[in-house]
Formats: sequence, C-alpha cells, structure tokens
Amino acid sequence: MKVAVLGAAGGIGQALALLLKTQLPAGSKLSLYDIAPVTPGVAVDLSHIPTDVEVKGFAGQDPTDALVGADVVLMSAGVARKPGMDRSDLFNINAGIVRNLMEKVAVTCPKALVGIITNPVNTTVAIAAEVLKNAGVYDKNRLFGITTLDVIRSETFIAELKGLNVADVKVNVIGGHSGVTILPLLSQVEGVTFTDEEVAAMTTRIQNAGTEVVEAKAGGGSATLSMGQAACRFGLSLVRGLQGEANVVECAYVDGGSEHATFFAQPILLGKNGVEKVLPYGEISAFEANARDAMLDTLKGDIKLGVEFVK
Ligand SMILES: NC(=O)c1ccc[n+]([C@@H]2O[C@H](COP(=O)([O-])OP(=O)(O)OC[C@H]3O[C@@H](n4cnc5c(N)ncnc54)[C@H](O)[C@@H]3O)[C@@H](O)[C@H]2O)c1
Ligand SMILES: O=C(O)C[C@H](O)C(=O)O
Repeated sequence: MKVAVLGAAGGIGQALALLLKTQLPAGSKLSLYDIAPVTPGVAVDLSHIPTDVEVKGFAGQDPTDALVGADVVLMSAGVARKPGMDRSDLFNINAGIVRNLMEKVAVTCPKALVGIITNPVNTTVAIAAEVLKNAGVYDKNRLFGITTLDVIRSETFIAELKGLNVADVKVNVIGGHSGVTILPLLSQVEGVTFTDEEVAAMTTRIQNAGTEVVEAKAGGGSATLSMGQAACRFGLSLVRGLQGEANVVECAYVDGGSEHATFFAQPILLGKNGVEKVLPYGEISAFEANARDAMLDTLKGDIKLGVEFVK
C-alpha cells in the first residue's frame, strides 16, 4: 500500500506523516511531497523510526515522482487561516494549488483514493472533481473531502460535557466543512440527552472549533496536530477498506447522490474501490433538520464556486 502526502512539510503534513509512519500496516510505502526544500529531510528524519514503512521525500514544483503508484493521496498543500479570515478567504490561493496538484494526480495515479484537506474543503473538492472530469478519469467513489476533524472534535467535546469515556462516543457530522455547513447529529449520540440549550451551544462550539484554534494560535496558523490525527484516522480507514476489511465506516464529504447537494458529508462504508456504499444518516431532530435546510444555499454556493473555477 502506498500513501502519498502532498503538503508534507507543513503543520498538518508533518504530523500526519509521523502518525502514518508509526501506524500504517507493515510493508507500506509513504511518499512525502511539498514545494518546500526541507521535504526530503523530513523523510530522512522519519526514516529513522523503526517501523516497517518505507519513507521517501520529494521537493520542487512537480509532484509526479511522489505520486507514481500511489493507492491513497492525502492533500494538505496550501495556506492556512489567520485570525479574522474565513475559510473561503483561502480560495484565491488554494484553488489554484489544488487544481494544479489534481492535474498531476489525474495523469499519474488516476485510480488512487484522494482525500482533500486543503481549505475551503466545500469548494476544493468540487475543483478536484472537475479536474478529474476534464481528464476523463473521474470516479466519484474515489474522491473525499476529509471532515474527520469535525467528528473527532464532536467526540471530544461531548465526552467532556457529559463525563463519558471518549472511546465510547460516536457522532455523525453531516453537511460540509465550514461554519453553518458543519452539522453534528447530537440527537443520535447514544446514552446521553441534551437540553435545547446544550444542543445550541454544542453545535455552535463544534462549528466554530477551527476558529477557536486559529484565534488561540494568534496568527501562527490553524489546527495542525488534531488535523494530523483526524487525517491519519481517515487515511488508515481508506487503507483498511482497500485491504478488504469489512464494516469500515467514516463520515466524509463525497459526491454520493445526496438529495441535498452534489457534495454532502455523511457516513460512508469504505471498501476496495473507495466508497462501497453511501449510508443514510438516519433520523434527525427538528433542530437538525432546520439547520440542515438552512445550510444548503451556502453549501451549494461553495460548490458552484469550485465548478466555475475550473470551467
Ligand atoms: N479539512 C480540515 O479539516 C482542515 C483542518 C485544518 C487545516 N486545513 C487546511 O489544510 C491546509 C494546510 O494547513 P497547514 O496548517 O498544514 O498549513 P502549512 O502552511 O503549515 O502547510 C502547508 C504546506 O503546503 C505547502 N505547499 C504550498 N503550496 C504547495 C504546492 N503547490 N505544492 C505542494 N505543497 C505546497 C507549503 O510549502 C506548506 O509546507 C490549509 O488550507 C488549512 O486551511 C484543513
Ligand atoms: O479552521 C480552519 O481554518 C482550519 C480547519 O478547517 C479547522 O476546522 O480547524
């Protein structure tokens, strides 16, 4: 199994690469690419950790060498937010970065499962899909916007509030990955009840958790370590699905035939071809149904921006 990380010298990329080096199955290959010249050094550094995962690093303008033979590509290349910015403010720089990298993916490893981390995810995933369509290699089952950070935040915050063992807390988060488009389905969390006030406050906290980190880092970037963990969890789930493991389920932002929008985050069953099955997100409360319906104009606008950028 070969996993390529694009943006591997960055805050997320280095954390993710470290976690993958220590957690990928024995015999895997880890391929690190970034425009930053330090990237081969990051690979050498990781290669001294005694696990059976071979690490190679590539720098420069062309990611092709890093992508050859990749089964999974995880992309965090791009710029991060500073206080006062929305994720959509990253579009001007990151849209072109994602388009250019996806053009190389389309040519070099068109069958790879691709997980997009680069913000604004609601839009960059649509850009990635359009690039793959233009190249004639689009398979909607192989492209994912990684929303796992919203899931792990939900698990953490709910366990803290309710005094639960966090390992027992499971939460679906649907919609997209910015502001009101992030919708945790608190009504489905087993073994707990929330007051209306708790639902409102917890939903807002999860939606604003990225901003919480951006403000705490005071100009030094956005979430990197928790995102490294989230991307590692999602990347390992992709690998487990590819290896034929049963019942691998994660929420992700996919082109899954949703009635709500072309791309919509919801639970998916992963398998040997990526998305094996898009799963229903189940019964939701009136609060959640209102929040879902209220997000759709924003989400569809974000998607349209990405489609039009490539056209
Ligand atoms: N999906 C999520 O939940 C989530 C969570 C956190 C951050 N993010 C996003 O992830 C992205 C990266 O965040 P970060 O904190 O790692 O930023 P960072 O600045 O620490 O790292 C980004 C890396 O991308 C590299 N890069 C820039 N242009 C490139 C190109 N054309 N090819 C290859 N590499 C390139 C940079 O050299 C840098 O090493 C941001 O867009 C951020 O908003 C998404
Ligand atoms: O908030 C950001 O800009 C980064 C990321 O999307 C997050 O949710 O932490």
